Amino acid sequence: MTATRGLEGIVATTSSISSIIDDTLTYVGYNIDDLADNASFEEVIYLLWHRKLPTQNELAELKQQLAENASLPQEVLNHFKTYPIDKVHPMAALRSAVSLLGLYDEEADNMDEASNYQKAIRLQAKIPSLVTAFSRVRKGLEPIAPRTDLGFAANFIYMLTGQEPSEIAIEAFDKALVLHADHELNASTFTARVCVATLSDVYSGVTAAIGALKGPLHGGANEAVMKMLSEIGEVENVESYIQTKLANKEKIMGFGHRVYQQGDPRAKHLKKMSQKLTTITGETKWYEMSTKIEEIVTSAKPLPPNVDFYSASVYHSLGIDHDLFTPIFAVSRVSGWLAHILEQYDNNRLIRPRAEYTGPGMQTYVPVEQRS
Ligand SMILES: CC(=O)SCCNC(=O)CCNC(=O)[C@H](O)C(C)(C)COP(=O)(O)OP(=O)(O)OC[C@H]1O[C@@H](n2cnc3c(N)ncnc32)[C@H](O)[C@@H]1OP(=O)(O)O
Ligand SMILES: O=C([O-])CC(=O)C(=O)O
Repeated sequence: MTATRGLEGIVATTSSISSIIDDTLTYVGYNIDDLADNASFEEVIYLLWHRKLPTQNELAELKQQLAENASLPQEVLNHFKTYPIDKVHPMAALRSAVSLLGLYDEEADNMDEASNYQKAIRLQAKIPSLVTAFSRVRKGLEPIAPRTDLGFAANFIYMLTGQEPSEIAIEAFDKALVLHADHELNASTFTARVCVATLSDVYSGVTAAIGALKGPLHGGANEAVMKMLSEIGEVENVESYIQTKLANKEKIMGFGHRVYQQGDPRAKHLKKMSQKLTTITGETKWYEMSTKIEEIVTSAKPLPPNVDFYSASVYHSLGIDHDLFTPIFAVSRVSGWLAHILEQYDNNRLIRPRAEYTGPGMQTYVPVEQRS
């Protein structure tokens, strides 16, 4: 038995949800460029869960179900107030809160298909409420209930800020949600599938996935990119900052990808949005620093920017706190996790690979009093 480091190149499951073939990403056969330019996030949720785009009635029904299920149990809101609020990262809060939500869902352990679909709707609806409520509670503000007349993207910003967002903010946020929704067998999705393949429940699968997304090699990279941009501060500091990192063989966050060879097709949409938003805010330096970093990194190494790179300046330009960037990734990616969890249940087999043992050979047990 020989291990493949990081399971690179290993095909671990079949799936009909999304594909990456020759650097082209599709959701159920629809090119991500087409979806980014034309589809709303709610349409994408439906597509991932049903493997078809919704009719007008199906879309309206899904929107209604999401709106009806967005409120949170009071116990979960109260729980936020017990957290050591100034020390808790919102991803840790979200991970704990999703697990807690499961305690208040009487159907949590009901494994029939219809019940699992209802839980998918509840989780998709409640995760934005959790992220925005936590953000407000830690600032000493009251959580804001979602409005039934706003779409998913608009509601998120409304629940976060209490203000009805501008058209351009809605467009940018909706596009970001579409672009982050699913990505074949990425680390957090694989985690969710491994978890539920034991026939554990949907809440356990999503909680585990949030834990995996949190790391800076995966979803946590978007916050790390913003930290880097903030440290650099001004365009004229980019060259020396990046060259020093490259010389020290440090990773530049937001660059590289396990699967894409030529580049992540999602990055260009976020790059365009970053340029548009920074022009509107007048803080073009975030876009200028980002393009300069891209120029230097890509001329030094074959490492194009990934989805996390330009999403940082997009979210910053929308006025979002930097430690909410990765929870926002989860707000979108939960749609993909749920599609994969439902697909796993549908054709389940325990996921249990092997390990290549590298420890000592056979040893004889020595009682503790005889050990030196
Ligand atoms: C949504 C997402 O999850 S997208 C990814 C988000 N993560 C990041 O942006 C973090 C930065 N990027 C990385 O750490 C990596 O490129 C990953 C984790 C995305 C992919 O990792 P892997 O496929 O395992 O590649 P690995 O980390 O082994 O790197 C291969 C080589 O490229 C280098 N490399 C990879 N990414 C980077 C980077 N961002 N900056 C500098 N060098 C890099 C490595 O140092 C390594 O070099 P070496 O062969 O000389 O030792
Ligand atoms: O697929 C991956 O390894 C990471 C990624 O880009 C994503 O999850 O969107």
